[in-house]
Amino acid sequence: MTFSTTPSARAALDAREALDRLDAGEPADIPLATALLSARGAELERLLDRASATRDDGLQRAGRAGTITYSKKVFLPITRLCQDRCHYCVFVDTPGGLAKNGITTFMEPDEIISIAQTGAGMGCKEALFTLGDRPENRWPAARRWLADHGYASTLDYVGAMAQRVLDETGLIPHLNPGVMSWNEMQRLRPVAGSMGMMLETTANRLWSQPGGAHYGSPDKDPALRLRVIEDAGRSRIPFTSGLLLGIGENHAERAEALFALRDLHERFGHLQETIVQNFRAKPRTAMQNEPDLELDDYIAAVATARVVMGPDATVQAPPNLTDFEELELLLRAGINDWGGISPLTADHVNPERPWPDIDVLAGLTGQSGYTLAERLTAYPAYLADADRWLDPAVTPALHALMNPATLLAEEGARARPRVTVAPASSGDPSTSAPDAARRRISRATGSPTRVLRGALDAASSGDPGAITDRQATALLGARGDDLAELATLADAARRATGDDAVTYVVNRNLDTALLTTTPSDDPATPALTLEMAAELAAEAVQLGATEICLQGRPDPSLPGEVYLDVVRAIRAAAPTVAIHGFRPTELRDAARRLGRSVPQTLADLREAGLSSVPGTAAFVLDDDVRARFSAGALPPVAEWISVIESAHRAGLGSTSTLVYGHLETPEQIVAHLRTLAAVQARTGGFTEFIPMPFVPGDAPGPVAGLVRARAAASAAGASAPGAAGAAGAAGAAGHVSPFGPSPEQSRAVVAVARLLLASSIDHVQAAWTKLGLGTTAEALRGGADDVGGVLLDGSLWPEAGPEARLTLSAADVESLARASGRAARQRDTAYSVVTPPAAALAR
Ligand SMILES: O=c1nc2n(C[C@H](O)[C@H](O)[C@H](O)CO)c3cc(O)ccc3cc-2c(=O)[nH]1
Ligand SMILES: C[C@H]1O[C@@H](n2cnc3c(N)ncnc32)[C@H](O)[C@@H]1O
Ligand code: MET
Ligand code: SF4
Repeated sequence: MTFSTTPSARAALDAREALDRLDAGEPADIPLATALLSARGAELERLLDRASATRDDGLQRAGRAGTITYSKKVFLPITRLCQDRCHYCVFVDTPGGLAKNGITTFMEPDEIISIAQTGAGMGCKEALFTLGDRPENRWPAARRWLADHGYASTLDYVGAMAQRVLDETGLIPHLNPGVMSWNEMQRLRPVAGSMGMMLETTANRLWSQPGGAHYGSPDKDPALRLRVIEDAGRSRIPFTSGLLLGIGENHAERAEALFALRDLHERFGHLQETIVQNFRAKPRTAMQNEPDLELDDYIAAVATARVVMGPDATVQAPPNLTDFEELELLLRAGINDWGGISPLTADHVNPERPWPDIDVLAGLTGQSGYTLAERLTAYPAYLADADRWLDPAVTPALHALMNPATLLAEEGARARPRVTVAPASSGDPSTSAPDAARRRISRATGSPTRVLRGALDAASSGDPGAITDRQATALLGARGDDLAELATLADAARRATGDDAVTYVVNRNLDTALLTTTPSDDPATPALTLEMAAELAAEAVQLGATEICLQGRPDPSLPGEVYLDVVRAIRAAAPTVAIHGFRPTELRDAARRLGRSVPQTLADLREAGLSSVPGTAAFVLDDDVRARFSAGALPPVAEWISVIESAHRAGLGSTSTLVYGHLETPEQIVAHLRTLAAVQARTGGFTEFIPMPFVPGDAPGPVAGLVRARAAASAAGASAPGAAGAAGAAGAAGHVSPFGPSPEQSRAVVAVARLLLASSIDHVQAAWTKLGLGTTAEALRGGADDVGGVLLDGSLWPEAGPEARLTLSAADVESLARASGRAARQRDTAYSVVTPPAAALAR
């Protein structure tokens, strides 16, 4: 080690001078902090008093005077393989070492969920994901494991498991996976309450010079780590960072690192905790013979961190890396948090240092005059401004565990799965479905075959209005010959509209979430300027497109005018193209950002050139299903209806949609169709109905884990109470599958929609991007008449958007039409005939 822990006479003088200057009201700077770090004896006492007073002021200001916090957590060491080789780290291992110790390359999903579940039962509220950095860059075994399990990268796996932990246990993930790229952070944000990465040190020499603790560890480049912490700030992620002390850095370097963190926090406000962690030598590591950090040196550093970071910051010191008798000194040094403590799992980074018992720690904290309180992974200041700091997909889980008055943890609360998952009904629902579901099924369907027969008869009466809800529910369960008969009846209802063509629209999707006014120089960051939007629209028209579809919520840091500006830009560049844009959720967002009413916003958008709006995000128009699935991410039914009706009244037509094949019941599908028909009766604004099968793979964040959960539960044959809806769906319609709905269910939904919406909504679209061409062809023979957009971009801009690489060629459309004995015909968004220019479609 290169610094002396024995303070020289000169350093002691500096410390006294530094304290005098602070007393005189001078601000701390790097030289002053460097001097404080060497305070010992009487100076150290003075420093501790100042640090204590600063912490107490801050807690008072925050409304939690005298409260020291901790987080009850489970520690999930996702993988111990790492591309780095920090000389102090005993956590890291090699494939050979893992094999010897019987540890798997990565923790398996079952193990992760099982630990999280056990922790939840013990009152834990945090799941700490700690792991080696990008092991796939170094170890073939890691690459193989990820490939075998279908993950693109370690961080991809972390995201998937955080999602599952959140959905299936209600624990809030805190992610500590080392260096993350900007894109990785964005992908992980919706599944984490907070993230963290220790800065460790700013001493570059420890990384660049042989013998340094970080020599040979690419992820420990201080410049890289500062960039990650900065990115987290820009991304509005409540972030934990801190210093690892005693790894070879000197006092000036410690001070410099503290100021680097303070500067980042001043810019972004995101540093929710500064951990001051002391190196503890570990066996079998390069630094095994180095001395631990000396106690006085450590305590002075904690107190200096408090002075530098200020009263409102959290300064955290782990209670297991200091001997119990000395913990009281950490309180005197100004900490206000003990970090994560687990009643279940070890501190895998410091496995030889057990955590103190929580009650014992509470006693010790009490003896110092403070109260120990449990907090959540995200600190109160961030929970108080959740819109800014937290993704709507994770907020409800935090709220479920939060004390609304203190914004700390509700200590008695237990983390719970977001949905209770029902088993698939294998066989007779009357013996396998929970009671409530069984009642629901029998109430809905009576004797299934008899009701189905009656339903088919009603449908064939030529008056679809004669079909009752109960019959429609039974029809959704039709399979085999019944399904064939249902499809024939639906096909007849389609033909009765008088148009026998299979229609399609030539369109291009633009992802308005990528809109920016200041594109970055980094070509890896996709960006869309107004100029690019205009050019892409003009080019699409050249290529035969009649519609530009705008999807995606613009960056919240842009003003609401961006919605109007992009429409104006496209309208100016492509005067005749139909601009089909903004789901009800975006329309609400536009109104909020513009400070106008929704009707006014719609009028302004129409004036700017908007032609129609997508009626997506309808999902299932049932508040119960919406809440169970999206935990607040989907607007309530009333809001969806009100925005869509306002659009219709503003002269903007819309599509209407349904996402089926997950946890909804057949009754809820029928009710959804009835709701759409009622809106149509009031406004006449729907051009078409698009039933979309639930595709777990491209489900938005909150939805993704649920069907997997359900599949897991059904595979295990578990019986979960309180899941009447799911069991009802499984029992009556038989469509539970981990892979989304079956082709038979899709055909039944299309056919029932055609029958129930006859003489209400003229067009039923087969969603080819989700159904695949085979089922699309079936749907066209069983009630559907349209295939929607052919998506030029799949061939022109293949990497773009959720429908990347998907495009339908003219040949595809024609063969789809031929398969049902009909002709293909291009239409525009409003279903008027379009005569395509000769070269409109790529063949
Ligand atoms: O048990 C541990 N928890 C560590 N934690 C987690 C901490 O205990 C809590 O989980 C956080 O305070 C969030 O509540 C870290 C979190 C970070 O973001 C960055 C570094 C660490 C380091 C440790 C550690 O060494 N041991
Ligand atoms: C998870 C965090 O744990 C810290 N860490 C890693 N190894 C040790 C050790 N031997 N002693 C103390 N802290 C350590 C690092 O700061 C890392 O970022
Ligand atoms: N590897 C990560 C880092 O060093 C996570 C903590 S160490 C186990 O930042
Ligand atoms: S401290 Fe983190 S980055 Fe360094 S070797 Fe250990 S796991 Fe890898």
